[in-house]
Amino acid sequence: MPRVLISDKLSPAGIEILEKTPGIEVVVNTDLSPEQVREELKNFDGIIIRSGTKLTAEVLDGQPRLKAVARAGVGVDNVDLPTATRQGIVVMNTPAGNTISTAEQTLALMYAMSRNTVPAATTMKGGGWDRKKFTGSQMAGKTLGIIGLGRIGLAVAKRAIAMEMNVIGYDPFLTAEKAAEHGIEFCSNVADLVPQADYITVHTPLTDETRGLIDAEMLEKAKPGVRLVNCARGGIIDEDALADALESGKVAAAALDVFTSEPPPEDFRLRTIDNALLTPHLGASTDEAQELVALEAAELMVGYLTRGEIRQAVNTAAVSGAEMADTKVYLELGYRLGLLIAQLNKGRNMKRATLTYRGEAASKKYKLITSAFACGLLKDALQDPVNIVNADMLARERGIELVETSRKDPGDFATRVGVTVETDQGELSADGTMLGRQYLRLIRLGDFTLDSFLDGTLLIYHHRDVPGLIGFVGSVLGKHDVNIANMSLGRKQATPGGDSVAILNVDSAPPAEAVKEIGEHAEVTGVQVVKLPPHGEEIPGVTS
Ligand SMILES: NC(=O)c1ccc[n+]([C@@H]2O[C@H](COP(=O)([O-])OP(=O)(O)OC[C@H]3O[C@@H](n4cnc5c(N)ncnc54)[C@H](O)[C@@H]3O)[C@@H](O)[C@H]2O)c1
Ligand SMILES: O=C(O)CC[C@@H](O)C(=O)O
Repeated sequence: MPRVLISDKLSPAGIEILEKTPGIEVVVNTDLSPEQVREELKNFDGIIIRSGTKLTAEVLDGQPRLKAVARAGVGVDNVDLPTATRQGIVVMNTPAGNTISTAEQTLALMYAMSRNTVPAATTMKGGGWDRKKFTGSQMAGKTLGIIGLGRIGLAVAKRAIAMEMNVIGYDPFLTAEKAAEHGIEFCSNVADLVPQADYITVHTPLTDETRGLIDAEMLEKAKPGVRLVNCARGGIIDEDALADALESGKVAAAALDVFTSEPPPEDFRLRTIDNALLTPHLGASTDEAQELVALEAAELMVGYLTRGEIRQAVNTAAVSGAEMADTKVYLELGYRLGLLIAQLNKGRNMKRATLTYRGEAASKKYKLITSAFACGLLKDALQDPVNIVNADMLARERGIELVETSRKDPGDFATRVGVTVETDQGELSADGTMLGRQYLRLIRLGDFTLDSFLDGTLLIYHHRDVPGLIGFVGSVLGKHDVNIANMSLGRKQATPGGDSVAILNVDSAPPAEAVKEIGEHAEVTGVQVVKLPPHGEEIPGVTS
């Protein structure tokens, strides 16, 4: 029975969904050290986390049972994605559930900074009454600069516009036209935005590009008295540079909800600076947001473990349950073509695999079919388990480029998946199709068109197309008690005598002597046995 561990505080609504799903066992333990999480995970198929649990490379490495991580929230920077992907673990997140709460936290912090709410309230609690000291600044009419115009950035913009602020923004992945549709004046880069803004808020992920995006040099360019907010990820605003600028008075106030190290050390410099308003990563901490992300994370986990559905995945293509049912036969086709090519390749150095999707195949989620192909290609080559989640990455790491092309017009077959693998010693290629929704057929091998089953054991021999050879092969196999289930011949030319290939689907693997005897026939130029799984066998990483 699939087991799911919940290792961070999750709203009860999410836990209930898992508990009510028949066939899933759920364990809640929010008190585990990283070492304990690592140990525990050996006995779990899925884990649901928030930002507290750190699924580092050490924790995720060597977890043969773990199949899925669901992050109740947006950021997956607490999950080592390359390791999860290498291990074939699907990582899913729930990006939308906490957008509004985080936007509201951003605005709450902007208001609090502008009106000195926290020091004024603290003074009152201490018995004081100081109206002059806490004179604030009105936000209407001021310019807000938003860096990162994704879900939260745009939600902040919408609210700031309603508050009568002028909103300017920068995001390299948004056009000026789109920004204008949201009432945002687009800036062409951060350096262009910073000097114009009275308030600056960052809403990007933390990446190599965004780390230190607002640093000492950028703060130099800012208006004196600027106010800054970071409710995204610690480190996007350089903490030391910010502390200097707060102390010098260049920055009037700053509000941080997130920190480079969480929690920051006790002697963290910004803790001691009056006009730094710090909150302990509370952007998503509202009942509403927590319920939404918990429900969504639980549903993602149930969908994956019970229906093989992949939604909101950050390290593989997304597929709904219905799509998965519809695509599964294609995944099998891709997987089997991969297994076939891997066995035909015989150790040549592969450089690039080009997958061609034609007809109905072109309308499918073919990125996943490509992954299934890569899974078949590498499955027996690597020590580590290969599945459709990690296969692309493993192929790329080995220098095998995966290229996809698609053509909607069907050609001779209603649907067709073709592959050409370039190696250091020439090309290998094959095409497959299906009869009905389940019978997979090989319809091309190299230059030869034919029609062969794509399951079980295949005896493939290249030969000159002369009379008597089929009888010879049949008698050799008969002598060794090997039954022929199907036979297909392919030849390049219309007339006999030239290069041909024969594929025999046999009911048992021919012994080595039989293969040798066939290979030694004067008209046979090459013979090989290829083993494919029986019809309907599961593909690694695809839950039924
Ligand atoms: N404080 C919290 O509790 C809390 C809650 C939710 C999300 N977050 C964080 O907020 C951030 C934004 O979340 P979101 O849901 O809006 O994500 P999103 O993916 O919808 O938006 C991120 C935006 O940043 C843009 N971007 C990427 N690189 C950029 C760059 N170099 N310069 C400018 N823009 C860039 C992207 O194009 C995208 O539009 C994330 O870091 C997320 O982890 C924090
Ligand atoms: O789990 C949390 O409360 C933090 C969530 C937030 O940082 C996110 O990235 O979604």
